[in-house]
Order: sequence, then C-alpha cells, then structure tokens
Amino acid sequence: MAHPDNLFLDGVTLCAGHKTILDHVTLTVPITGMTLLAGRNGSGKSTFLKACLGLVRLQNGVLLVKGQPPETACKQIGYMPQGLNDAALMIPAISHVMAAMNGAQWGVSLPSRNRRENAERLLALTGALSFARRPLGLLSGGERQRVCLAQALTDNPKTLLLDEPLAALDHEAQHQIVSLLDTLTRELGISILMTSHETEALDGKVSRILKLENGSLHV
Ligand SMILES: Nc1ncnc2c1ncn2[C@@H]1O[C@H](COP(=O)(O)OP(=O)(O)OP(=O)(O)O)[C@@H](O)[C@H]1O
Repeated sequence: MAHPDNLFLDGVTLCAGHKTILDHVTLTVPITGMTLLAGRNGSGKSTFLKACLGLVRLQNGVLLVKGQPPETACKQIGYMPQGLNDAALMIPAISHVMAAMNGAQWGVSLPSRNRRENAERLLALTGALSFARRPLGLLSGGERQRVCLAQALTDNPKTLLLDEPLAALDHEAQHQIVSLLDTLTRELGISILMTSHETEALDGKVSRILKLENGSLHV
C-alpha cells in the first residue's frame, strides 16, 4: 500500500546502462527506523537510491517513497552520496554544509548569518563543529562522514538516504556513526535507508534488511 511509512514498488524495472538492477519488482515495505539496503558490489544499490531521489528514471512501473513519487519525495530527503568529488575537498567543511542551504524549499535564500548558524547547529549535532573550518580534504574519513551527514541533514529531512556512510572507517568510527544514526532515528524520527557492507557494526540497530540481488529486491 502507498502508505506514508512505506517504500512501494509496483512492477518496477530499473536499469543502469545495459545492466538490469530491478526486473519487474513489486514490493511494499516500511522504511521507518533504520533500513539496510544490502547487496553485492555492482548489484545496483547506489542506482536504486538515485531512483528514489528521482535522479535516475525507471524503465517501467511505479515507485513511491513514503507515499510520494521520487520527484516530490526528494524535497524531504537528505542524501549522502558515495564519496566526494575532488573539487569538494578544497573547501572548508562548514561551506560544504552551507552550500546545501539554498532556501529552495521556501523560495528565498537564507541570509548568510542564518546559514552559518544553521550549519554550525548541524555540525554540532553530528560532532563535527571542532573541525568546521578545515578543508574537507584534510579531514580523516570519519570526520568527513560527519560533515557529509550534517550536509544531508539541512532543511530538516524526514528521510535520509545514505550511500556507504561507514566505508573506510575503523571499527570505533563505524560504531560512533551508527550510534549517531540510531539517535537520529529515535530522537528526531528520521527514517534512514542506507547501503553498507559493514553489517557487523549495524548489528541490533537496523529495523530490517532489504536485499538487492539478481534484479530482485526482497526483505
Ligand atoms: N550510468 C551508468 N551507465 C552504465 N552503467 C552503470 C551506470 N551506473 C551504474 N552502472 C553499472 O550498474 C551496476 C550497478 O552499479 P551501482 O553503483 O548502483 O552498484 P552498487 O551496488 O552500489 O555497487 P557497490 O557496492 O560497488 O557500490 C554496476 O555494474 C555499474 O557499473
């Protein structure tokens, strides 16, 4: 059912180039709390997250994220893509967060003082305020993930799509990020759909696992 808590797919076919990621998939699954999108390298996890954001078009079928088509749903979704492009590495961490605050939701740009205060609030929330003025390229992997998470949290999203937020982190940093994500789901009611190969760090924290394999998606 196209319920506001659900991810809803009806006859969805999704391709990336010549590769079929989803082949006529029909599925309804709640995505409240933390949902792990699992699958082997190249199975299509990143492509599916992009489809949920309306960045990649379906070949066929209907996809609804919390009851809305991707083009509408994306306005209430924070997205953390896999990796950063090289240009982003040169700018201070706080600018990376402020850059996402374009005021698009309300049609007016926020004054820069408000943007800075908002960015500082989000960086404090993710434990990244102490390195807010350092270039992203000089931060450790774990520090950078915290900044990217702060950027994904701009505009108070109801849902976060996180592509490999635990990649290249040591065990301690993985557990710190997982604990932060757990807090976001429990205290702010944010739904998190994330990809990760680090399933051990997520033990006991995920509400469900969605498996993407051989063109099918199942719980
Ligand atoms: N724009 C594109 N054009 C052609 N092929 C693509 C495109 N984007 C992705 N692919 C291919 O589609 C497949 C799925 O890629 P995707 O990045 O979604 O997988 P993934 O499950 O996220 O992988 P990983 O776990 O390695 O990050 C891969 O074989 C990839 O090479």
